[in-house]
Amino acid sequence: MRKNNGGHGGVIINISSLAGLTPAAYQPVYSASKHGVIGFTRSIAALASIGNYGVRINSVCPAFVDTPLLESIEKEENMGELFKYKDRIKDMMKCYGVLDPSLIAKGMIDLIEDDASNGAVMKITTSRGIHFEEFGVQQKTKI
Ligand SMILES: NC(=O)C1=CN([C@@H]2O[C@H](COP(=O)(O)OP(=O)(O)OC[C@H]3O[C@@H](n4cnc5c(N)ncnc54)[C@H](O)[C@@H]3O)[C@@H](O)[C@H]2O)C=CC1
Ligand SMILES: CC/C=C\C[C@H](O)[C@H](O)/C=C/C=C/C=C\C=C\C(=O)C/C=C\CCC(=O)O
Repeated sequence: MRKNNGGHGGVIINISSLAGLTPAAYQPVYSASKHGVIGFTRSIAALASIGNYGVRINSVCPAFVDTPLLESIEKEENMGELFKYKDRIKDMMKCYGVLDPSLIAKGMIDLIEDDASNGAVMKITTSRGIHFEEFGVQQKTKI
């Protein structure tokens, strides 16, 4: 895919979660993995820029989305010892709302079409729609 490796360039979108930016008390391992997705995305995006890969790498962090994944909280074999907190997760869904998957698709198309986006961390919530996490200035510079 890399232009400097015989490829044609392109765009990669890694799927993180809002749980990759905030603590998620009832999903600690999931949250850790999603924090990792963001760190990896931003790091490889910086490398792609420095190395002139012609590839842009961005990430998307939705809040709760209406997909079969949300049904996993109803199964004790998925939740393990955190199963006892399932009603608290459901309360969070009621509080924050559940997004339609079409809004995630729109956010991803925006990232594909925006030639300037690289290392972006897009957040999607019912309250604010599509918006971006802002990081410190020093983290945006090429070092
Ligand atoms: N649904 C939600 O509330 C949110 C989901 N996400 C993330 O969005 C992504 C997609 O999740 P959903 O569509 O909600 O889940 P989903 O459970 O509805 O769909 C996941 C899909 O991945 C496939 N899959 C699972 N393991 C695989 C493997 N090893 N190789 C290939 N395919 C595999 C499954 O067959 C399924 O089609 C996930 O990374 C999830 O963490 C992020 C934020 C919110
Ligand atoms: C076991 C639960 C199953 C799946 C969870 C989902 O996969 C998903 O990844 C988890 C989402 C967690 C979301 C947590 C908080 C959501 C908060 C809001 O929607 C809004 C709050 C603040 C917005 C602030 C901002 O936009 O910066």
